Amino acid sequence: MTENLDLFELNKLFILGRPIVSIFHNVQNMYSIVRVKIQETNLQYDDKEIIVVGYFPQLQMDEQYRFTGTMRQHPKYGVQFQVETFTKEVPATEQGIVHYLSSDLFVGIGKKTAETIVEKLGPNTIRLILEDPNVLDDVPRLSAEKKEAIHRTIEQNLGLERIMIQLNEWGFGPQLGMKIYQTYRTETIDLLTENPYRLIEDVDGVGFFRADELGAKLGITGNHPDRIKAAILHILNTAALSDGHVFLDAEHVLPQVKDMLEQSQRQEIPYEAISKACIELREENKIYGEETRLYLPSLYFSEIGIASKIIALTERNSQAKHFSKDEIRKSIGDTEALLSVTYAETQAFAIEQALNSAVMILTGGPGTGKTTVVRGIVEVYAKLHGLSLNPKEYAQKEEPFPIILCAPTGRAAKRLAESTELPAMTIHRLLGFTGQEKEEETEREVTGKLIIVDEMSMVDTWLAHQLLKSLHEDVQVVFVGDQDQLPPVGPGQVLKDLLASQQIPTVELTDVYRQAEGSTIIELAHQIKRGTIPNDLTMKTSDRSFIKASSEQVANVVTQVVKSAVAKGQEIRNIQVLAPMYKGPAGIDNLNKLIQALVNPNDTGTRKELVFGDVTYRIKDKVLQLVNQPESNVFNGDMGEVISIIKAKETVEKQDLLVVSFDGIEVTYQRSDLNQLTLAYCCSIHKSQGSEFQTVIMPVVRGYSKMLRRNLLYTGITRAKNFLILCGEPDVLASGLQRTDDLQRFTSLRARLNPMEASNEVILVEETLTQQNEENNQQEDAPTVLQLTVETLPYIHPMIGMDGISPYDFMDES
Ligand SMILES: Nc1ncnc2c1ncn2[C@@H]1O[C@H](COP(=O)(O)OP(=O)(O)OP(=O)(O)O)[C@@H](O)[C@H]1O
Repeated sequence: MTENLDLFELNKLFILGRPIVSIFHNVQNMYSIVRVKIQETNLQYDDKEIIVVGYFPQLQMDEQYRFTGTMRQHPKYGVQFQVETFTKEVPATEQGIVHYLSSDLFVGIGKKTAETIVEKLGPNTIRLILEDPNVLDDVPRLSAEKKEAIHRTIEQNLGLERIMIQLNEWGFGPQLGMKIYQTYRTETIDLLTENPYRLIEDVDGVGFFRADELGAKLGITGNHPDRIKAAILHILNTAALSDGHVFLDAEHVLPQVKDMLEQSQRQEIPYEAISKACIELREENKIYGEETRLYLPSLYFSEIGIASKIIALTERNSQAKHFSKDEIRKSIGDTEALLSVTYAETQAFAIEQALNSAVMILTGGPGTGKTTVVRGIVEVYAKLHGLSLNPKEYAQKEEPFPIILCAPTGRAAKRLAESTELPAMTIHRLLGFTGQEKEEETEREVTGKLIIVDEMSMVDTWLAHQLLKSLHEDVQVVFVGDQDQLPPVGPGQVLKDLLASQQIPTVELTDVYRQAEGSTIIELAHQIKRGTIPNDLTMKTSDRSFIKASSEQVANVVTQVVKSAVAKGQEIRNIQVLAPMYKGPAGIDNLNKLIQALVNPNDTGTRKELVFGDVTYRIKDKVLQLVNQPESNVFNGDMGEVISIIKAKETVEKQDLLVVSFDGIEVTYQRSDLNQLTLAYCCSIHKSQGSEFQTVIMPVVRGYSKMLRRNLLYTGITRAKNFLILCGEPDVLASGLQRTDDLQRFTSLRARLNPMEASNEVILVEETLTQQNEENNQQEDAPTVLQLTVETLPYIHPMIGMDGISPYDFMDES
């Protein structure tokens, strides 16, 4: 059998054989298992057949293939041949080619035609046709359709293998190779030869260094403009996606680009070359420059789009005074009676402001009554405009509900709907996104008269732009949010910038009402927001406690707390463990495993399970959706429960299936969809934004230190409705609280909304640059970065006050 294999020989092992049974084939990632009849091999293997596994397309049974790879002993399935490369054997003799071309694969080609082709093109017929289909023009009496069909069939049969071999030579393994092939199909080689750096954007798992390695193989080295441009775009993309920056200053970009390029190919890159590439990218409209700031186009135009819409809305603010104070106050009185609440003066003022503004912001920490005010705004608005708030009436008339309540996540939208007893939806759904858009783009017009956007702190620059762009001319907009929470996952900090601009009427609620109901969680949250720690932090109160534990102990402590909460009758769906990072003993992944083993174990080993990667799912598991899936009405951050597992052998399609119920909405996942899901006993604080849980258990230990920030702790703590249990080290919490500004995001929305401030900024930037230029000039290898950024980068003035011009006019121009 496989004994005595020399490890160094393994890579050279091959099998020449014919597939006889396809045991498994995943159409998504091409993972395949086939039984192959061996014709020739250098394996020390005596059987006539072997199981071959790897990433390759559906093979044709009984055709001849050559596989190279390694032998392995699978613990369950025994000996397997793990494929690294595969090729379909091209018939080598003229007789073999005639046989191949006249086989069933080539519809309409008989033996005679096949012979004529081989007569003309000789023993290299197949290679010649693959390289240039026009060689078939020399073959007499062959119609254009037949020529096309022959080429297509050969390409389909042998082209993929050729591409895989080429990708393999370029250093991509079979799995990544297959992913690349699925992205570009038959154009793979052409497109990558033209620009290998497109892989960074198009294929997950390929970063700049990998693409640059390929670039080097294709002769794109040193100062090659394509290389430098790819690096610039990569730096800007990473800054946007990982750090939330809308722009980067050229003086930050250029040294980063230089470092990255020099690290990748160990060759010095002068600043001039990078500056030149910046200018070319600008001319190609792939980046935009403003002063010394460099933007990706989508972020540049989004920011300008947001600014121009907000400016247009604020300009309408003065004309939006429809109702007198008396009218509004009277209606507020009626609403108070209806809702059994007495609005505080600031709350009533917020309602008044919303009624009489085209745009306003309602802000405040947890429990200050934002939702109670939203309810008031809706009631008073409906009353004064003579509108019904009964959704059924609109449904009957097939008219849209005139007041739109929306939020960036499914859970936040659900919470909004529950607390206002009115229809609410995610912004994605409102805009009609299907979840399939590569760049979220919509042309939908939102027709509501009043739109209230909750959890605005979570809305990124792209989404804010799409939303604002879709709004009707005479709509009234109320943004609701708490700027002390985490910024959005995507780039920007729209709420923070809108508040800082001071251009939008804002009402800030500061009095805490939930505290009046005896909540010390809210009190703690407000102290944390101010960066102070209460003296009684580690004392047990009616609704919170702090259990001291070290990094090593905390996982155990957390699981014990969960266990005792469940033992006291709390449902696991209402208990949420929140942690800031995934890896490590106190990380989300490990905590999920430990809690699952405790609350939903498979002690007897007889329960049905579905294993995907590192995660084992069982019925009753609490799970988290990781991406938006609007067609099923399930969104990133939604939590559900596994209600059924169906194994492949039980289904007609021979596919494993997992069914999850999200509050009654049932979604079925095939194995290939399972990367959209994870266990949810513990989730990240980021993912918990916009949600509330009866009990929150939050470990805070030294192992998390580099992640802890004031806004993260604040967001986590404010997710707890009834009970908050902190576990860990009080001094770690204290030092996390002091970290507030090192995650600053570079955005220019505030400046766009404040023309005066913007011009001040220009002067400041120029002064700084002059100063730095002088300093640099004193050094020998002074970078010429700053000359480029100030003097030569094309300058586009912000569009402030440019009536009637939209950012799209710029785009069209280009
Ligand atoms: N004027 C008021 N008088 C009495 N109770 C109030 C008043 N305003 C709000 N409350 C109560 O305070 C609690 C918190 O209010 P609400 O949920 O509206 O705040 P919020 O700012 O939306 O909080 P969160 O952001 O945490 O959801 C609720 O129980 C609400 O009924």
